[in-house]
Amino acid sequence: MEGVDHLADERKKAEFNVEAMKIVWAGSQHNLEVSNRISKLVADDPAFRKDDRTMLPRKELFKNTLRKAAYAWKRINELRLSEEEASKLRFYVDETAYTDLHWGMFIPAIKGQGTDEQQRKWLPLAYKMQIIGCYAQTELGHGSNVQGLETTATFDPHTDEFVIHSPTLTSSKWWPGGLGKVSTHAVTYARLIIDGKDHGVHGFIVQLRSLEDHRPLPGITVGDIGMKFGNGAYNTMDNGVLRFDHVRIPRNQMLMKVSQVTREGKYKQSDVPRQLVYGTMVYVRQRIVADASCYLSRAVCIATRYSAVRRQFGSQNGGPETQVIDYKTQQSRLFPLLASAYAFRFVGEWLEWLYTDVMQRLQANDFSTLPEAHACTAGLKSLTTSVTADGIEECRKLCGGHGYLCTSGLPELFAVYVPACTYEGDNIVLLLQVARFLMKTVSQIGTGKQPVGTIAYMGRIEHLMQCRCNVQRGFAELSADLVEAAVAHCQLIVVSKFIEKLQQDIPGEGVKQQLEALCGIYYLSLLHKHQGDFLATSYLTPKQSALANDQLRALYSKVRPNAIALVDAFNYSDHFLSSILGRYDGNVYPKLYEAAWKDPLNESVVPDGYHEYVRPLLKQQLHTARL
Ligand SMILES: CCCCCCCC/C=C\CCCCCCCCCCCCCC(=O)SCCNC(=O)CCNC(=O)[C@H](O)C(C)(C)COP(=O)(O)OP(=O)(O)OC[C@H]1O[C@@H](n2cnc3c(N)ncnc32)[C@H](O)[C@@H]1OP(=O)(O)O
Ligand SMILES: Cc1cc2nc3c(=O)[nH]c(=O)nc-3n(C[C@H](O)[C@H](O)[C@H](O)COP(=O)(O)OP(=O)(O)OC[C@H]3O[C@@H](n4cnc5c(N)ncnc54)[C@H](O)[C@@H]3O)c2cc1C
Repeated sequence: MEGVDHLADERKKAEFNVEAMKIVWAGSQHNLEVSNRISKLVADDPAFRKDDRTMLPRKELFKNTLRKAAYAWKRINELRLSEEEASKLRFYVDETAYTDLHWGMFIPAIKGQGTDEQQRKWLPLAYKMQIIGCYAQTELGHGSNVQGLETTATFDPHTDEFVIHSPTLTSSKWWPGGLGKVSTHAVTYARLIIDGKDHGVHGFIVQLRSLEDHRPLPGITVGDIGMKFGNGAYNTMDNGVLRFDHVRIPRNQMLMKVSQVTREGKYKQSDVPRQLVYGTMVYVRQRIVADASCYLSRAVCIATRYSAVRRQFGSQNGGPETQVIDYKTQQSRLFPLLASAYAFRFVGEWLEWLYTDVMQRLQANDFSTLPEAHACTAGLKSLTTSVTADGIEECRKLCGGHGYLCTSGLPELFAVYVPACTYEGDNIVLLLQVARFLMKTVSQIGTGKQPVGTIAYMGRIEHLMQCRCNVQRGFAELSADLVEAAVAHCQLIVVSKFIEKLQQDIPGEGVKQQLEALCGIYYLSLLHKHQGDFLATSYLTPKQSALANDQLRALYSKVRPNAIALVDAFNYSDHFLSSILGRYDGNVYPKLYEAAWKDPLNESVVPDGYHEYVRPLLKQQLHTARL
């Protein structure tokens, strides 16, 4: 019934202060206040309606996104929202759009790789959205292998220009978000060629479209690459294709913080690591880790609430059937994901600190923590996106048949999220970077260099110090195993950051106890999943492994009465969740039934096509009466 909280009894079971947990999840009282305010701003504004997305044809869907982005920008300026508030608005609007790449990559690339002069010229235009930019790095033939990119930027000393060119079909830029139909400019990555010498990949600002009539400029061929996975989802984004036919740009449009080209055509590499040209990707990878906890928590919130509403089997003497959340199998699938959502939240907070610290060190030309920052952002991006993508799918399955309905919110959530396992670095390629970092650490231990930071534990691997093995040999042969080691390394980071969080002062009755239980579920579920490795290496005895499994089940029982309150603490509105199964009031069945009749297919009792294609079948004279 309307107005009844079907989850009220569940909420009464909570053994902790939910309002205090909301502050823990938000990060601070201030963050919670901003979240509440912006979430309501979006939920109350019909312009941000999103429940129709999965039913709109692509052109209408895309135009609707352009409208929303323009309206959002208008509201940001009308309300004079801060960058923090605007970012929250983007989060609660919950729609991928070209603005993501403008604000999330184009501007950061100029800030990170542009000189002060270049920043003074381009950033004011970008901040006012008088130009709209994208990040054009990936090509049809290369994405993971950045050093394999084929687009060329050839310096012409006669005109003090670079000639940007797509020499092959595979050099076509392919995938950049916002490129297909909207961006006027791109930070384009191309091979710098001077006097026939290839200096590798560098970033260049290239205008793509006229600011007068939006038509592609001479030498530019640009368009959208076509429909992507799922209805709605990432089809609100114009991922594009772009070819250059000898397009000329001024020399001062090469991003020159990391390396420069003089008027005379002399190439100068600053005394900074060339990998700083990858800095924008590192920035986005750390954002993606924070985003993972948001996406996973959304799916877990839906699945947890529905698991408390859904009853199946177990009726005693005509009494109510059993809530599926009470089944140990349901708990063993759901609660590790709930624990992971909290774990990823905290590791995301730490990673943001690590990234900020590295950026401050770079200002002082201190590159000492750059390798660790690269390994952590790459590895944690890989781990958290893989677990989140798989977790959203598991949450769909935890909701049975109704999880497959678009009105559950889960199919679109999955479709819009899963590319995170690929973009900003294929997850395996990134884990190989972590493996390379771990192997380099091992080789340095042999020289007496003690590891610090997230690899300090490796200093205790005594036996490796004697092996004097040539870690370079067999990397490719052992890469699958090394990737597993990289995953374990990242999981250890997540566990250690969760434990560090618990060592902080955490106010609120019962809050710390719940987080301790979730932390236990996180690491014990990992231990259970990988117990073979622990047993094979004698790190655990069979008895210890059994005890750990017993403790894990005990923690499921401890979390069970608090499960609804723990997902309430995510503080997601029904508008944001956009899920009938995940409604705050648990009023699922009447709303599912109501929603079904709103489907366009039910606008007519007799479907279009009946008379042409069904009636003739039904009325056909059976010429083969013997059938
Ligand atoms: C409706 C809308 C409302 C509107 C609201 C308006 C307001 C909006 C407000 C805010 C909105 C903001 C929203 C922001 C959202 C952001 C969303 C982004 C979505 C993401 C889209 C996806 C974008 C992309 O995909 S971009 C392309 C990504 N591509 C990749 O990641 C490529 C991966 N490959 C690589 O990174 C490299 O090729 C490599 C690392 C795999 C290999 O590189 P290499 O060959 O050069 O190096 P080596 O392997 O040889 O290693 C040599 C050496 O270098 C070290 N190294 C490598 N990389 C790095 C690095 N990055 N940093 C530091 N060091 C590095 C490596 O470790 C080696 O070191 P050694 O010591 O071992 O030598
Ligand atoms: C939705 C979406 C949005 C995107 N937005 C942008 C954007 O805005 N700008 C941009 O520049 N790009 C963008 N991209 C492109 C994205 O960054 C690349 O697709 C990504 O980096 C993966 O590269 P790839 O496609 O070349 O994968 P590949 O590297 O071709 O991966 C194919 C397979 O090969 C494996 N593999 C590759 N190399 C190795 C190796 N050395 N060892 C072992 N296995 C290997 C991979 O693990 C994978 O299994 C986007 C992609 C998507 C899906």
